[in-house]
Amino acid sequence: MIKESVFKSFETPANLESTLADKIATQLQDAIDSRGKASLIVSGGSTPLKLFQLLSKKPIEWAEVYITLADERWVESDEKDSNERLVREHLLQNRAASAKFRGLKNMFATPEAGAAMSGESLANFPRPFDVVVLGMGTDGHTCSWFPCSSELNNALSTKEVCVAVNPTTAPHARITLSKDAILNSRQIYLHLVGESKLTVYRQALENDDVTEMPIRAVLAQRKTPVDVFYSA
Ligand SMILES: O=C1O[C@H](COP(=O)(O)O)[C@@H](O)[C@H](O)[C@H]1O
Repeated sequence: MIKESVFKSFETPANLESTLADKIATQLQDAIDSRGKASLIVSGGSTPLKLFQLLSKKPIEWAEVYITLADERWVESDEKDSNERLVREHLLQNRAASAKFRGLKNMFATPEAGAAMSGESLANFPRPFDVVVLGMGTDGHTCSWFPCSSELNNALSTKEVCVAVNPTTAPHARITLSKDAILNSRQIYLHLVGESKLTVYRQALENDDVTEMPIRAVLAQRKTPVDVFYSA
């Protein structure tokens, strides 16, 4: 049994998003006040859209905020499935338009060929990362750490920043930040919306087999604080 992280349940997704956007904005500005710049790692998928929109309007010094993705599909950045497109359209707007964004997809044909360059592109990001916002799939994946992929063990054990992944149960080759990179952060938020995600989260707490549910690599560790923000 994994010891439960801080778990916050909200009446509605809107309540969750409003509270989480406030917390992230405060933490980013505190980081800027203390260290001159801040880093924010966000996830793609469908869950964070409204959070991005709220965050983009927060009155903080966005020009000092370095933003990247926890994972990316190896598709062009204007394609429908691109996480970068999502961030550009929903987060890098309003006041947040001046943030320094680095996407993970580059000109290489495959994530295997491009992984080193993706990692190098994050070299000037403040570390530990100030805030990391993760999502979770109903198969227990987070980032692009898929239980089905032969690269999972590498993603969870390498000291490299970025790893190529070829999931068999989800579309597109991917690039993902490694566990080592993700856990080198001051605060992780796990953003869950919907009862099916709550069921998966409860299953994840049952044991620490990361090959079955890679989200456990985040939930079972005590190096980095993890707050779970949930709404049905
Ligand atoms: O493929 C992905 O899925 C997860 C979860 O996405 P959601 O649509 O269920 O919110 C996401 O966290 C990850 O960044 C994305 O690439």
